[in-house]
Amino acid sequence: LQMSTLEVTEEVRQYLKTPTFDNWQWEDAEIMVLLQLMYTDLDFITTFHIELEVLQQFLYEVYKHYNNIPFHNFNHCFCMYGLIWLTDLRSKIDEIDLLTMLTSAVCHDLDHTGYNNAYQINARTELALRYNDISPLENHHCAVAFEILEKPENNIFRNLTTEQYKRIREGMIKCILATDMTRHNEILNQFKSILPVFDFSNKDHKDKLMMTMIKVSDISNEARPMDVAEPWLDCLLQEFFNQSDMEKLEGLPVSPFMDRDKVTKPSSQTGFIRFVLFPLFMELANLFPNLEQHIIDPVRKALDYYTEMEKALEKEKKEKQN
Ligand SMILES: COc1ccc(NC(=O)[C@H](C)Nc2nc3c(cnn3-c3ccccc3C)c(=O)[nH]2)cc1
Ligand SMILES: [Zn+2]
Repeated sequence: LQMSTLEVTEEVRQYLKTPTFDNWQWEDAEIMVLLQLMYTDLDFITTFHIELEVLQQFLYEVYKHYNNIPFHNFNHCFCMYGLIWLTDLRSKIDEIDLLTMLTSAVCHDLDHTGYNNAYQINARTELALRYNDISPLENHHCAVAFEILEKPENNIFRNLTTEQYKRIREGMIKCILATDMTRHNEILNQFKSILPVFDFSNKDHKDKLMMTMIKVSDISNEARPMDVAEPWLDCLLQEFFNQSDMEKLEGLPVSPFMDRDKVTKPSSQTGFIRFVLFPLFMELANLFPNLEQHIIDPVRKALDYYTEMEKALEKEKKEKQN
């Protein structure tokens, strides 16, 4: 079903800018058109002289380089766009940094195989060897993005100056590498430390903000309405269980939060929401107050939902024992 940008109604264009956007309603070809719309509606086509057929070719190559796995597929992390509009970032940072953030988000999990860094390192995969155990996945995602951009027919940055290209490349490397969750505390603490004196014209501050925002968009599925968020969690656990099954088969260490014999949906989520999502989202909300209502409130509802589910499971287990 080919849908050209023209056929996308004004209502869908507005809906796409909100954190409630439901990606499950759209086929991949339509998602491709919606991604194209993001570059158009943020004025990147005019500002950076991006030819439409190059953008389409770039997005098609990105689409082809994502794998058909339950969670880290082409649809994942669609909400950087919603975050850009929600925080009114266009009035605070340069267009070139917005272009960096959106392109980083679109590319940040390219060619993910469904096995995380711990697996890559423990199984001594080709990626772990190539990147010396240093964020092997994120280094690979970023390298694939620039291999795609190396081809002129895909290079959406080809009409930029060398200086602009250098700046985008540096920014995309920082942002994509920042999505390695083992660096979560490092990045959050750095952002926390500059917050009291935050200055949007300070490059170092802006880098830390961009890294924090791609992290927020990367793990924010629980900020979406429950009927959008819950299928994402089912997909994530499918991927995690597939990895831990493989680790058991190969006699490799199994991460506890991935073990199907230990993890339940509520138990994984209540901890994750309280100790990972809330601290990160609340920190960013210091800079953008309306995140409270549009991102943090939905996550509070998700926490209540999973806490109730946890209690029901506990009760059920007790009744079975008696
Ligand atoms: C600090 O490193 C961590 C911390 C937490 C987790 N994951 C969890 O605690 C559990 C399994 N839940 C979880 N993990 C999630 C979500 C969204 N992204 N995400 C995720 C996916 C892949 C890798 C890491 C994370 C956090 C989510 O909604 N829930 C995984 C890695
Ligand atoms: Zn991701």
